Amino acid sequence: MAALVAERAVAVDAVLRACQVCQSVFKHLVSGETVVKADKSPVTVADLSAQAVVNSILGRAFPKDPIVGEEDSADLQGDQGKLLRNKVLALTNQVLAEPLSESQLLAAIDRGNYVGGSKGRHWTLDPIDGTQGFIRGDQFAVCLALIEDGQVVLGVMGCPNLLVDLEDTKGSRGSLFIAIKGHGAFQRSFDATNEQPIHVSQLTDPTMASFCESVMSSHSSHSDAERIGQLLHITKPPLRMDSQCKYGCIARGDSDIYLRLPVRADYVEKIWDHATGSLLVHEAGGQVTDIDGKPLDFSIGRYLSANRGIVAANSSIHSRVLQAVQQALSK
Ligand SMILES: Nc1ncnc2c1ncn2[C@@H]1O[C@H](COP(=O)(O)OS(=O)(=O)O)[C@@H](OP(=O)(O)O)[C@H]1O
Ligand SMILES: [Mg+2]
Ligand SMILES: [Mg+2]
Ligand SMILES: [Mg+2]
Repeated sequence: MAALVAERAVAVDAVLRACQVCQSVFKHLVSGETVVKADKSPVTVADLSAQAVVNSILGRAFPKDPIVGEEDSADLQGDQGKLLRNKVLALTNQVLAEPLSESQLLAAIDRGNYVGGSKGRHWTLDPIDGTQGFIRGDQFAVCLALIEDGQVVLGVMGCPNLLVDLEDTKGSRGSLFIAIKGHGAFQRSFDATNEQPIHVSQLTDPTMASFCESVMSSHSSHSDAERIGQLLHITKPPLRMDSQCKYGCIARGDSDIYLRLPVRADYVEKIWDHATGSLLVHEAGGQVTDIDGKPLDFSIGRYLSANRGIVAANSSIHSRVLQAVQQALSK
């Protein structure tokens, strides 16, 4: 019997419902609904509703499990937050079997305030990863992972705009990825229940590889990636997309290398930006480390404070890629 049966089913349900919220907001998105947070990243009613949906489903199924979520209810509080609060409440209740009251909504979002750490189990949620991609109508992902004693053991990722088969550009969009530690990685289409096992590319010659990289050069240096590409004699153009969909594309072999190359020395990656994606690549047969070759450490808290950047690739080429990364960045 596969592990974490109940957790897997609940996580899949929660992620698919959160994706429904995001798609519904996108259809009706008006710029007035975008709030600019102190860190300048746009956060929309969709981020907050998606977090409320996932957290309340998790809260009902696993009331003892804490959650490390990206968002909080600050923008929804008091008179100032009333308009946004009403919108988020209406949206959230559209997809939940049991509707929430206002106070339950705020409590559900703030269930995501857990500090994380190395003991016991907790979930981590990015209600919309790739917010910029979401706003543009490009790639974004709802990413949920379960962490036990500092190890990611379950990851579920919903990518509403991602083609199920990247080659079949007229085919259906909406890819759901599932990974369980020690049990492999799987993909299914949003509109079907049958899952297929997925594997990283079988490539052994790095010169034939392609990069899957961030759209925003402020999130990962494009110029450093270009230098690394030259060192590896890579000629294929990079596949650029927002969000952890990049990890999904590496996990199913669409592309071979995902690099996140620090642009600023002071930026520390957050656990919800990498927990689901890194387990997917690992379970699909790939390797994920930071740029120093260290495994990602999810046991410290909300941040990957022990790591710098990300290098994900299939296991045959990972060490060669890492070498090139280090050579390029030492200059
Ligand atoms: N300076 C900097 N460096 C590295 N990472 C950063 C930086 N600023 C933001 N972020 C985080 O990037 C998350 C989105 O990453 P992406 O890979 O999707 O970026 S991109 O859209 O492809 O460019 C994004 O996640 P979301 O906020 O969930 O969209 C941020 O957590
Ligand atoms: Mg954000
Ligand atoms: Mg994110
Ligand atoms: Mg986010």
